[in-house]
Amino acid sequence: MKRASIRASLVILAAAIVLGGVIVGLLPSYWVFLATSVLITGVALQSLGLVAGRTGMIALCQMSFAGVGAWTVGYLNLAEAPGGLATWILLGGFAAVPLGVAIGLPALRLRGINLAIVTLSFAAAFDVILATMTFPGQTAFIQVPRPALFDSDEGYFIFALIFYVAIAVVLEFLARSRLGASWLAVRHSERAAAAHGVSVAKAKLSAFAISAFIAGISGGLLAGYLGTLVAENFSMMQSLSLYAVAVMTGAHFAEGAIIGGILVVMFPELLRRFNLPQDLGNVLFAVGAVQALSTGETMSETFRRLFRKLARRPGRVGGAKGDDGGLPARVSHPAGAALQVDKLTVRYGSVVALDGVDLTVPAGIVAGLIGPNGAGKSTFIDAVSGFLRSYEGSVRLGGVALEGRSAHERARAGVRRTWQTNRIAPELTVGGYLRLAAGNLTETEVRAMLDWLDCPDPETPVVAVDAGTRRLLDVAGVVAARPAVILLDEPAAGQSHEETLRLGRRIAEIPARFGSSVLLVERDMDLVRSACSQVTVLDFGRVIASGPPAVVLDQSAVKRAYLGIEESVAA
Ligand SMILES: Nc1ncnc2c1ncn2[C@@H]1O[C@H](COP(=O)(O)OP(=O)(O)OP(=O)(O)O)[C@@H](O)[C@H]1O
Repeated sequence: MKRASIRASLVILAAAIVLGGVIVGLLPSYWVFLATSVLITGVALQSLGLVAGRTGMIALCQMSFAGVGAWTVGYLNLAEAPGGLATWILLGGFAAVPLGVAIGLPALRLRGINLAIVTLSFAAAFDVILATMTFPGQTAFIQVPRPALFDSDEGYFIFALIFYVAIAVVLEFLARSRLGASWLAVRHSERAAAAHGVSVAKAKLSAFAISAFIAGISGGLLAGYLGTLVAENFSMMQSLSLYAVAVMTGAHFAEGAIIGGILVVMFPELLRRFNLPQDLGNVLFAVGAVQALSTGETMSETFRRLFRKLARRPGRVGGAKGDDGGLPARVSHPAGAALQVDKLTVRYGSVVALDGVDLTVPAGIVAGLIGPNGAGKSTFIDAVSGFLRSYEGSVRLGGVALEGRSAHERARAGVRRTWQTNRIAPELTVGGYLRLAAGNLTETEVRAMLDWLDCPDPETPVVAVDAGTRRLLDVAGVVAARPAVILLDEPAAGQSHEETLRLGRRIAEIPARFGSSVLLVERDMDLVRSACSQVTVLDFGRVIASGPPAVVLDQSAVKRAYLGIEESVAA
């Protein structure tokens, strides 16, 4: 992953040197001046790309954060603070962070249009505040001085380019870190992210905080670019149009932010030259954003797809290698009951989904939980993993009660689960997902783990992986994390008979090889027979049988409840 980040950073750096050289060396001063504006807008778009593109939150007040950064730079200039513009710009970024966190707080509870309204209201309130006050130095025309080395238009272009490249490189590293993966995971499914031990609150607040910091920097850069500022530079309309451009171009990609910057700066320039109304630009941006939302593909993604198509190499897909060397080391968990559930009762209104269920998973085994449709199996997993608001009874992990702990706290304590539906963020790579799910794994461990479950190569984008294999990847993630207890929710769905048998063998190996105990919810009886040493049968939310599979599956009550159809067909 680090290697991929370094590679991407070198590409950004090389592109910046070549393009920067061409712009400064060949273009007239006026175009260099415009190119600087492209970079500063690009920085503002980088900030939006993080919060909206990566984390999927609608933030319509980005220029307000930029305004705070610019105001801080103006104030530090008037106060003749030490350090010069570069330091003031960074301080402007930091000044925007508390505001970013404050705006991020509603995002912990709100999503979609509701969050959009909150952030837009903030931008509107900021407009009112700016209307009643002036920027420091505005009335006295006190200019923000540029650093001596970067005083000319060409020099300031390089100054802005350094900031843009530095931010792009940091974002590349962040994107491939666990924090970056957690942003994507939260965007795709907050529940699945929490099941990996990701704190959704931390992921959202960190995205808002870092995004506000970057937006603050763009405001500071603008202060040095224009010298003096007016409120219109940071209006609500500016934030709205920036959001539309970010959605259209895919501002979470380094090139997307620059393409967006070019559109924002060059479009008004073109419209002016052709004597067309300036509002036309905003209309086109809005149309572009709607197009990107309806096709689900931003401009950057289109370019990347086409580029990948041109440069396609045959993808190496992992097969059963029969060589398990390099797998993550076994983790020892305490002996005794790994998971003990007593008198678990769950009600959905008048429906009693679970009714006083007792179930114990001893350490070091694979236990099965079966039952007909609607018996309460998924509800059981939801309750144990912390995804239900309330239940009666108790859930203990290694003797420690889990009541009062949230889903991500339970995941960190050692209960991990998979899902019946696909909840893996398609923007991740297979290896990136494994790292999100299992934390720090070496390159060898990632490859060995993927091979062990017949998953594709780590560099494969999740979006290119079929549904059945994504389930295996989901299993690989929780197994690689080696928690005390793994809850597998129908992992064989979508697998062929052969694949199911192979999966059964792998699941049976988990306790000895990785140290985790497993509770397997499954419909496929062959899989249950081959993998489980104990099985519990639920019917209408109650335990009707429990014991070794050979004994339990032979009981007439179980056949009636669970295999009734097969019995009648046989008759
Ligand atoms: N969110 C909900 N609101 C109301 N009732 C629910 C809800 N979720 C589940 N139920 C009901 O609770 C009972 C148990 O459902 P659950 O999904 O846990 O069963 P299951 O054994 O996992 O079924 P399946 O094998 O079909 O997934 C069913 O009667 C179901 O209709």
